[in-house]
Amino acid sequence: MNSARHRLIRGLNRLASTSATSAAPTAPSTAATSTSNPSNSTSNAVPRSSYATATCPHMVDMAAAEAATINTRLQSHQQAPPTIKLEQARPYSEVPGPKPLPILGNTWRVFPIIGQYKISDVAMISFLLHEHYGRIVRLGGLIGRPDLLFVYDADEIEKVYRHEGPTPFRPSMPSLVKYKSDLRKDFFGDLPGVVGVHGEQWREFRSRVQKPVLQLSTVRRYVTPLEQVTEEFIDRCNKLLDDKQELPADFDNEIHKWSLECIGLVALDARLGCLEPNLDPKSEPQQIINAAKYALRNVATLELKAPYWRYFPTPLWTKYVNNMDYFVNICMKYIKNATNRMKLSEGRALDGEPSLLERVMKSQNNEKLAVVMALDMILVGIDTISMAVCSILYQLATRPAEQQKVYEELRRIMPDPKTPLTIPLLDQAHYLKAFIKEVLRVYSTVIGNGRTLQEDTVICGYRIPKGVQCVFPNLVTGTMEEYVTDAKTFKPERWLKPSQGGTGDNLHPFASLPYGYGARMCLGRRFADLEMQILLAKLLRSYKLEFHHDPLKYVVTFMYAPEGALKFKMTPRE
Ligand code: HEM
Repeated sequence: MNSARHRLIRGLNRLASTSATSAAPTAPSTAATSTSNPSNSTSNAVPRSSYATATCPHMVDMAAAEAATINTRLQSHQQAPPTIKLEQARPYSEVPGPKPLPILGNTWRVFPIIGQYKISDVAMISFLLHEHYGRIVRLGGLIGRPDLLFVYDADEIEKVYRHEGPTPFRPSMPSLVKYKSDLRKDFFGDLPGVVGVHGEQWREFRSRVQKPVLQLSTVRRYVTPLEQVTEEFIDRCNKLLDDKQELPADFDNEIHKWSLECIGLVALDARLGCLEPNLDPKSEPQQIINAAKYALRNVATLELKAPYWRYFPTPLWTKYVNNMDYFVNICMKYIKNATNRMKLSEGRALDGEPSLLERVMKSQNNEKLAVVMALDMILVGIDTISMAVCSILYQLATRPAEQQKVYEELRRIMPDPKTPLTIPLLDQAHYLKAFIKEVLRVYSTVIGNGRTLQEDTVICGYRIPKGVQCVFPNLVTGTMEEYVTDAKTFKPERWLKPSQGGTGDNLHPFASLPYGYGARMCLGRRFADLEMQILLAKLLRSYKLEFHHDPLKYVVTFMYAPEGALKFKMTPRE
């Protein structure tokens, strides 16, 4: 155990003596008692058609996954939690958790010097809260925000997701909410997008863009353009190698540029030029790179620490607003260019199948909507994917046996490394996809998802009031033995079918949900999968990755990823 962990444990031990309630890992027992019918776990579920207002294509996956859970429960004789009525539930005040200090609440705990926790410790806090208090933990008394309720029970998480209603509320990014709904209300108006937007406005926007974004034919259209971007990226990597064949210490910045270039293609129908060598610091691509780097990372500081910006414009808040304004202007500029091109070509597709933007413009004929969609995709689609790629490459470089399996699979499906990629070809890369899923299970880039309860709800036997923010910590639940067989072992095979060499391990489908769930599930999931698969297929078919430095520690900046120099050694394969 390192000293940070000791420090946190000491902190939590101190908290234990002042806790509002005692640690109660198994309390209340009602939630874990048996029912005779394992399928009862879903008996309460609202029928899918009624809660997923905008149909979610991933529901198909979920149906299979659900069948798997039921199997799991049958096999392990685990029982689904019974539903207890609100009036029978234990009061919210009894939910275990660290006691807030008078006036300071619990916010002091994330103050850099006097608090025990730093933002980078968030992942560890999440583990420790579970270790110390059990499967439901209340973190109350936070200045300027509602209580956080950590739920570590996959059955209960399933229940909350399945009852989330037609307009699920994800308690994310209050700073963006303020920017969109208050500061720049005139611009965003009635169609403010999906990120940081809730209720009917969210539903209206999502239902207008969901179909074109998630349609397989849209995604398929990007295979070749994304492959080109990726080839340029790999060329650039080659040029960056030092005399030891190692990539530079700031290689994460290069991955960032690759993901920015990919998102520019998808959301703005444009090549931004971020992969150009020797960018002038004043050039537009460099400005975009700087702004993108800043956009999400500062949100963590703004939101996880005491949010004084809510009451007066702090310097960080002013910087955030300027950065957001810059992005809005960039999106407007590129969308205008794209719509002008479309007008010139009289609505005909410019390049074979219509692009995402062409589809959205054709069905909605609303330039502002396209700008806001692009802005949302850029805001959440850069850091997520680049941090996931950093993590996946690090895992591949430090797991030579698994990397070899990925390579052999790729060599089998692409005997000639120059074979152009297609969806049917990528579909055969089962082990590669399983490897990605396993990294996202064990090192979940987005450490947790969440929902604000829209009505009083019983969770783990407690009556949780409307308005409480539930946190579902993927990173913890994805590595809990009760939900995943041999959970601490990194084993991509667990995701494969038996016919593909799968281990048949149990996997609770709500334990590891890297893209969330339901009507609000990640809108860019298909693009994210495609971009990661293309990058890994191109890179690993032709190069071997190694890492010959001290192991890196995973920390949370905003995402969960290895911190430090990703100086991979990159050697060509014959
Ligand atoms: C590995 C990469 C990614 C991960 C792990 C990830 C994860 C997530 C998660 C957990 C959510 C919340 C879902 C929920 O509330 O149930 C989300 C939402 C979202 N994601 Fe992603 N994401 C990734 C990449 C992307 C990309 C590349 C894009 C854009 C092209 C994108 C666009 C979005 C949008 C727009 C939302 C908001 C959806 C809504 O609230 O309706 N994501 N993502």
